Amino acid sequence: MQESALELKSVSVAYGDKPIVHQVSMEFPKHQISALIGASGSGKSTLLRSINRMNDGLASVTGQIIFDGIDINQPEINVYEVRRAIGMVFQQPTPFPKSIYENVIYGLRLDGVKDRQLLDERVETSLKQAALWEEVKDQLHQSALSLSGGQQQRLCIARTLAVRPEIILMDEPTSALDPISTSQIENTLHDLKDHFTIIIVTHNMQQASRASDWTAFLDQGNLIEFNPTEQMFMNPQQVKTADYLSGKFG
Ligand SMILES: Nc1ncnc2c1ncn2[C@@H]1O[C@H](COP(=O)(O)OP(=O)(O)OP(=O)(O)O)[C@@H](O)[C@H]1O
Repeated sequence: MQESALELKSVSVAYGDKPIVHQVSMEFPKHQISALIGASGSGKSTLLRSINRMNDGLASVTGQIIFDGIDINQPEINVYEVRRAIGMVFQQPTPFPKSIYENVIYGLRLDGVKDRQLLDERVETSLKQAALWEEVKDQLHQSALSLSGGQQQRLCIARTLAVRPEIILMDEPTSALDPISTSQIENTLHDLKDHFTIIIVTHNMQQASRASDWTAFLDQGNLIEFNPTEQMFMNPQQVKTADYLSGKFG
């Protein structure tokens, strides 16, 4: 078994008295891309958002979320530090109404980093990693809002990368984008996994099969199967997975 970056132990999530995710246990392999798939409402986003404590105040999350040997689901854990180590990219691009440069270094500014050379270096590296550098290197001080949707999403990826997280959570990051922007982001993901562990929620089965190494199938909040993507798509181990992949439900 490969080294894992994050382990879920019996994680359950409920909104009020409505249970949504049921006792999910799994280990996300380090420096791999894991996709979460399942029908609409199966709890993919809910589970993803629980990983970096985005459900605090919204839902009750029980069970353990082990990262770096620590259960980060404990109330005394510093949530800011969790989100720094486990970053998130949302479905809709969410650039701030600031320059491209300031968007990328937003997290570093919050950390009080002032060293201009370090900031410049981080902007260039992060934009290169997000495959946006060539398109924006001559307009770093223009508003991020002047970029196209696909460019804005890559900027948001660069902003997440700039604080050097260990894990990146992505909640349907290409669902609002055209096919060209989608494939640019998928190519980016492939290069990023040398440095980061990626967990991506996607509705798009082609995307899961193209872009991920591992796939988890959730059905009504239950983890049905988590296996290498190729195996999952070629030879699913569970009837429910096979039915879902063949379009019998969902
Ligand atoms: N903030 C919330 N408060 C109450 N219920 C919620 C909240 N967010 C989600 N839910 C409910 O939790 C269930 C799972 O939603 P979730 O968004 O996690 O599913 P999903 O698998 O990501 O779906 P989709 O693919 O449509 O995004 C749904 O029934 C949804 O209505």
